[in-house]
Amino acid sequence: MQPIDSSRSILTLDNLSISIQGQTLVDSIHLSLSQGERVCLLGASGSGKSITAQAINGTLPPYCKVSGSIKVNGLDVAGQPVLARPADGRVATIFQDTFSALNPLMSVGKQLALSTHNRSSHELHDVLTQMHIDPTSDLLARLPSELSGGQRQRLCIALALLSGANVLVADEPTTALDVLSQKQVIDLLKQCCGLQHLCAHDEHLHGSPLSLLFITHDINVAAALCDRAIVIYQGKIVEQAPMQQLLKQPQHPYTQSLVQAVKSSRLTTQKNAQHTVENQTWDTTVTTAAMRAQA
Ligand SMILES: Nc1ncnc2c1ncn2[C@@H]1O[C@H](COP(=O)(O)OP(=O)(O)OP(=O)(O)O)[C@@H](O)[C@H]1O
Repeated sequence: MQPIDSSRSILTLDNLSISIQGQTLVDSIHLSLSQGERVCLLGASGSGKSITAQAINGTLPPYCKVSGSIKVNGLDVAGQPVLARPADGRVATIFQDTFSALNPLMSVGKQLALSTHNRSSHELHDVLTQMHIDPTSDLLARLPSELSGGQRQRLCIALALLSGANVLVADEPTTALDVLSQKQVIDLLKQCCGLQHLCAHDEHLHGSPLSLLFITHDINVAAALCDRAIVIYQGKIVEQAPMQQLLKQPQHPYTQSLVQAVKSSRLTTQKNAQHTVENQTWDTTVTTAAMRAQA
């Protein structure tokens, strides 16, 4: 594994290991994220993605043993719960399960107001509009359960942006969404990384561009969003490469099988499409013949 140049890195994991009751779940991983970068952590179910995300955002259960370092904006926060961290050592997180991030009994407008009390109404309006949420609509008066999955996820992204963190960890945020909502969330995340992040104690948009660590098992979604991929397999990082290179020349057998699976499913889709076209041609011929017979 290449040594990490942490000088330009906003988030750096160095030799990070996580274990529970003597069982190592994440093993000596190295990872870095630069300003404005969109990087995916790609891996199968149970490979250690979410537990790594929890270590980064400070929500690991207390019985987890952590060693190595996690630097956020240069501050080592490994093993520190989120509430014990200084503002610069915190990252924003969005999850697949949007309900876990929202109070089910409070209107989303009230939740926004409570968690963004240091923001001007102008900033709030701007961010909601960027997330395609009309701040004047009745939507803000509703409970989280009265929103669609896509609306809830866009609200969670707005909350993440308004938190002022310059790193966003997105743990499978599109998995529960339909294809169109998935695309909208991916486009919004792309857009967010082009933005300057909202500084925590300032009313104006400035600071460094937001960086994204996108956690997923879906190589298609990763390819649509990320510049670089880091592959985790059984708790170890086995491969890191620019996204296009990973798709063209996967090195590890797990990545090779993922890429191959995507290629095969595309081939099947193409074959099915061809089959449909052939059937349509046949149908047209039959219809035309029937029309001629009737005439
Ligand atoms: N709180 C916990 N206590 C004990 N084991 C845990 C705990 N959290 C996770 N694990 C174990 O750690 C391993 C990695 O889990 P993790 O949730 O990080 O996987 P993942 O890659 O995110 O999978 P998925 O894509 O299915 O969410 C799994 O074997 C899991 O059973």
